[in-house]
Amino acid sequence: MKIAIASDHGGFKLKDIIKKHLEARKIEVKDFGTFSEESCDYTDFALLVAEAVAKGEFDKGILVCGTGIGMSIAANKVKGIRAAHVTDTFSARACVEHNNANIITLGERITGPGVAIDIIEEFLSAKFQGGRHQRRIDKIMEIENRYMK
Ligand SMILES: O=C(CO)[C@H](O)[C@H](O)[C@H](O)COP(=O)(O)O
Repeated sequence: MKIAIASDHGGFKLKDIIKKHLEARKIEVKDFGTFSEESCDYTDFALLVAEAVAKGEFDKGILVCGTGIGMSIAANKVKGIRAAHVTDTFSARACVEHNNANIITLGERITGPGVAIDIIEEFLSAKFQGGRHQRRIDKIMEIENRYMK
């Protein structure tokens, strides 16, 4: 499994914790930045990861900012991205099983490192259930095709 990860300054420390956890689990991870706590714009890093995931270069993406909200709003502007802003393990599993989320977004100022790692584990191990959920994803794609290039 190949994972793309990024953060802004507000998610820098949590991104590093998640990245180290993935590396310890021998999961391939590419860090798209940011690489310091200097103030930057979450949009730039959401775009890098969202484009890479949308192109199929990575299986899933992880984005961290202060709240996780800006990252999810920005990533969801890229066609083919289903980014879920998650603060609990139930949602982390459901966003894949039901929504086939390909990016998860977390807030360093919201979610502590222990819960964040549990969320990541749920997100990576969950499998899309298809069936009635595929019908709904197809309808999301119809909306994309109507409003996105
Ligand atoms: O949460 C975020 C965006 O949704 C960002 O990471 C920042 O925390 C937020 O925008 C606040 O920005 P600041 O420049 O750190 O005050």
